[in-house]
Amino acid sequence: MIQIENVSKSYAKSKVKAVSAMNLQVENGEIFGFIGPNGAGKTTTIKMMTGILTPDEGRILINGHDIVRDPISAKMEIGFVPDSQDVFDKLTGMEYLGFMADVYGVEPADRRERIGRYLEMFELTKAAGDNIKSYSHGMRQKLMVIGALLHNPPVWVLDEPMVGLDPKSSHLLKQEMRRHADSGNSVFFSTHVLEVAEKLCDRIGIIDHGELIFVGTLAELRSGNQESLEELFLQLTEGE
Ligand SMILES: Nc1ncnc2c1ncn2[C@@H]1O[C@H](COP(=O)(O)OP(=O)(O)OP(=O)(O)O)[C@@H](O)[C@H]1O
Repeated sequence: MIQIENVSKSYAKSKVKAVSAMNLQVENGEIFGFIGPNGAGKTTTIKMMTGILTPDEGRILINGHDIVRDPISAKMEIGFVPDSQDVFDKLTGMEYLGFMADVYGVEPADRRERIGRYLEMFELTKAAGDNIKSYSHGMRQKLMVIGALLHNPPVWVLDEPMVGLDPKSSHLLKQEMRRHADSGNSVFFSTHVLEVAEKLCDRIGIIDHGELIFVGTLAELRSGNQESLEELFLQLTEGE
């Protein structure tokens, strides 16, 4: 479960709040899609959830652990895939996964089983011995996903996870997200791709100019009219 309580954040030189008084709870068992235009505050929110940025106000709990006051316990609960791919270019894929398993203290038998299974699933087994610098964008993205899931974290936080993935890999990842949520865990991901949110999410949140302007199910978003999510999304975020 993710609890965001009255969280705000401004960047040093900006008077404008990148995230403003946000309250949001992502339950166990649900996939939550976080949607918003460029600069809306999605990445800032995710960076606060994962302990990269500290909120100016409010607090964030990950399965009950405060990400600021108890960061190691909170981070052990999280599998985080960032939107950038700043991985260690000089390592091989397998060395990177070994490093991630070390950081999170994954037992040898578990790491062998999970690394083997995920490499097969994402068709990276043959490339695992090659340097990451030789990987395509999609291969890097898949490697980051595997690295984030190795410690079997209950809470997944994925920033634009489908970007760069081919349809097959994207389908696999969505299947895994569903499976993970159906096992009683929380999956939070950001996207610009409305169709992805439409098919995958139990609930969505729409953020614009740092403010959550809608949280609920798609049925709730649509209630009262038959317009597509895209039209609704544009309606909700335009016109100032
Ligand atoms: N390091 C920074 N310094 C100053 N302002 C920043 C910084 N990072 C982000 N911002 C500003 O904070 C606001 C929210 O940005 P954020 O990156 O969280 O949005 P986003 O929804 O993730 O956008 P995108 O979809 O383009 O990645 C924007 O106005 C952005 O310009």
